Amino acid sequence: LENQIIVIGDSNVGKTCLTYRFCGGSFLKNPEATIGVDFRERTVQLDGERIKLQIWDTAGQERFRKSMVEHYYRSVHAVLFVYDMTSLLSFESIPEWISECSRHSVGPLVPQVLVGNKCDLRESCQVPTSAAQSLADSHNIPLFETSAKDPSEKEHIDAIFLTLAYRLKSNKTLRLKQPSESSLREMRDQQEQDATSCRC
Ligand SMILES: Nc1nc2c(ncn2[C@@H]2O[C@H](COP(=O)(O)OP(=O)(O)OP(=O)(O)O)[C@@H](O)[C@H]2O)c(=O)[nH]1
Ligand SMILES: [Mg+2]
Repeated sequence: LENQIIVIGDSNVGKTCLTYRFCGGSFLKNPEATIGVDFRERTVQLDGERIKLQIWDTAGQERFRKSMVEHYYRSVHAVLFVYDMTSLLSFESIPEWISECSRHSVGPLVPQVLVGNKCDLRESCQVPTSAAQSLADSHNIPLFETSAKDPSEKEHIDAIFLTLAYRLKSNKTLRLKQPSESSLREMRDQQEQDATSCRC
């Protein structure tokens, strides 16, 4: 488990649909709001090497994520920021998501991409590409616009995750944070505790 990609952004931007598309192949029609984090996996081939990517699909809603935040960042290797192209608000939140990452010492060596989702809803688009591009440029993060819904965007979504995978691979020697089984286990325990009991 050396390739953990955390997917973050406001609720309803399509994080679950994007990760499901990448790991499962199809569009998830009626996703429920994510609680805590859902783990998905996909093994990809890079230069003949098999690399297992573990995708952390996190909750956008504050009440479903607050007890988990510290766990998210403990062993993250790459970050995918998502906004909804039809929601200016979700785009305006991106700088906050970026600073949350910085506060948790996700440094410039950690591969990051910015993704505008729902490009199939072109006529309701509220976020001009130029605005997104300048935000991305100011943080030195590549920008992608895509759709989890549009089947013709499937390869594009693969390419987005592969961009992160390539950078993870080439960063291996520079990596600052080490993954650990125990932090994962701790996180699952925490989730169970949150779901079942009061921790006084
Ligand atoms: N038109 C369109 N709708 C989408 C797309 N991706 C997701 N949706 C819809 O957007 C809604 C929210 O999708 P989710 O994937 O659950 O959003 P989320 O970011 O995981 O939300 P939280 O788990 O609450 O943080 C759902 O109704 C999806 O069907 C897309 O590319 N195009
Ligand atoms: Mg979700």
